[in-house]
Amino acid sequence: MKLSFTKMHGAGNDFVVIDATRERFRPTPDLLRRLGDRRFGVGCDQILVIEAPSAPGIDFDYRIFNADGSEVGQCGNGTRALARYVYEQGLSDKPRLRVQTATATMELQRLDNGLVKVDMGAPRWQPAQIPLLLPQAERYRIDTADGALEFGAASMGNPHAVLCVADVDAVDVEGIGRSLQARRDVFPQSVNVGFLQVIDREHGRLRVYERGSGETLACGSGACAAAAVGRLWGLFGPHVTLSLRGGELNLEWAGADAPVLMTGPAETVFTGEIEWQR
Ligand SMILES: N[C@H](CCC[C@H](N)C(=O)O)C(=O)O
Repeated sequence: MKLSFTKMHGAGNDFVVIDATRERFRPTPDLLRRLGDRRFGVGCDQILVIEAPSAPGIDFDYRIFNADGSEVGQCGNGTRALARYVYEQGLSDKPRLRVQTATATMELQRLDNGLVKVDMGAPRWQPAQIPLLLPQAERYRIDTADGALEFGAASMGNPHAVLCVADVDAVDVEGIGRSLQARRDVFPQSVNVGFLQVIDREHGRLRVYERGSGETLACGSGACAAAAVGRLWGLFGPHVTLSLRGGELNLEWAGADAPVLMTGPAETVFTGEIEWQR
């Protein structure tokens, strides 16, 4: 049977979007991997499944699968793509939408300039199963084959480690990303690894080696985590623009338990169909 999908991206982080608002969609791991495969399938970083709400006060539920088929609870760039899809398809005309994932509830707002602003909720600091270096700054250090690595750790509904580096173009993103993801003693559910180059208090550059997808051109939740760690470490003010390889994201965080607000683009690229067996 044929499965219809919409190909989208948010700052180059690309998605296969499945509209399951009218009919349940229960994908097999093989189908998910095929949708994610850039050679044998469609190709994307994440598969986003938009569903009718399962709780009052929620406009849409939203399931997120990485290209390797793993299901996760947060995708910041994907939330903006969901908003664009919902408005383009006329599934809602509300200026603000509340969406729910397995681990987070987010409110999003369509802006007049076509961008989407998302309340990503407050950063949750990782439980200290990692030896704290300086407890008050959420700064951690672990020893690896590459030597000691220092990083901040925050959850946006999914786990992030943030390393500050002098030049994002000169860092072994895959090598260090994989070595941190392999440390299941520190990150039991693996981790998204962000590499942050601070330019000044309002600007930075970021690359992210994502859990389940490898390096992506942008990571929305990773940008939120980097903005929060940077502010916690006194490197950023409350507003920061992060340049990622696929585009720019704007982050606002007032600190403490305030939500991180992320503003950025979302584009529709094409629609298609793919044969699949239930
Ligand atoms: N790889 C992430 C999910 C996608 C996050 C990213 N694409 C975003 O925009 O937040 C994880 O396993 O938690």
